[in-house]
Amino acid sequence: MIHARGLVQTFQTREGKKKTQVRAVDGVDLDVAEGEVIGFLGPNGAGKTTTLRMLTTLLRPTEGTATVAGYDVVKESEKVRRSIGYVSQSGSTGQFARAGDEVIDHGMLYGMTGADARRRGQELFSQLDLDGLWGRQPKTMSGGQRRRLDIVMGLIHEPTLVFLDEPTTGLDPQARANLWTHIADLRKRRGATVFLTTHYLDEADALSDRIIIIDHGKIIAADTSDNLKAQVSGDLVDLEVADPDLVAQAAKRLDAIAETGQDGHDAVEIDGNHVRARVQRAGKAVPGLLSDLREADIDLESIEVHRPTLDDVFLTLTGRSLRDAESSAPADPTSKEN
Ligand SMILES: Nc1ncnc2c1ncn2[C@@H]1O[C@H](COP(=O)(O)OP(=O)(O)OP(=O)(O)O)[C@@H](O)[C@H]1O
Repeated sequence: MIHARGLVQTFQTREGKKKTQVRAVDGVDLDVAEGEVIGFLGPNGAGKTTTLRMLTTLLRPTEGTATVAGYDVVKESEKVRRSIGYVSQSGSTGQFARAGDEVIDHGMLYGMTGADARRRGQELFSQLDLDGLWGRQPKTMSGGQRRRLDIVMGLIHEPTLVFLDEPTTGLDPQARANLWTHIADLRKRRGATVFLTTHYLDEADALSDRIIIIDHGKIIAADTSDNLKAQVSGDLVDLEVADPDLVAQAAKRLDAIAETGQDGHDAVEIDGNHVRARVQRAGKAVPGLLSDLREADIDLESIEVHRPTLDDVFLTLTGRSLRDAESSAPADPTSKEN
């Protein structure tokens, strides 16, 4: 459905009098199969929106090639546009017209008859829990309802491939969870291929068949969430030792099952009464550890086992936590323009 090779996008920017060049996307290769749901994950400013805008023909690549739904994004941009749905970060609904009229107009822009656009629009309203809102102005809708209306606009012409740019940014947790259900449904009910950008780790995890991580304009990983997690880190085992004098002994025993520390660092970290380490397949290794500790009369207050998260994946790949990468990203209002 999507094949990209060596996609590059550079922007000229100005800092005072000095002109600089930003390489927002820096040699991206992508392959997305029909029916896949892809989570395109990366910190602010990583190049997600810019990649999406090239794939949706809104921005001509500086270098590289891409085909989307079988058509070249530069030479056959019109055909690409007819085949895809695109829901941008800022949405595509006006504020004043009635929602249903906007939907019909949008469908007609794609060459549908008014009657077809109405029938299909009403069907989508019902699927996306917007019943009763056909005659409403979007400005009177909640954030979640407006986002779902954006999705109706993106789907009106029955595209088989849908691009969603940060679909849940700015929504409260309940509206986000609700939208997730609808996105998951897109594939289930319509067999649609979905390519969504997000910087929410849980969102990428919950929705995607495969996750593609971009950082500084380059793809740094592409695999299923489980494979990504399995490749890069074991489970985090955290022991809380009851007797402070026995912490060092507990650490020694945990060390016996821990992964080797990177760069010669100790694999086991001691923090007060807590002893932590990464352990491959903790579910298998921990029962042995517990009986070791019992034999040595080392009592525990608690034990916690954390499966690796996508943030651990990002940390292992880049040395930064995704959250730190977010907070250190340069703020640039132009990156939001769609
Ligand atoms: N029109 C533009 N002119 C100059 N620089 C730009 C422009 N658009 C994007 N950039 C820069 O390109 C880089 C990538 O931006 P992009 O919006 O693609 O990132 P993103 O991963 O989508 O971020 P976010 O999660 O904040 O939307 C950033 O450094 C951004 O400042």
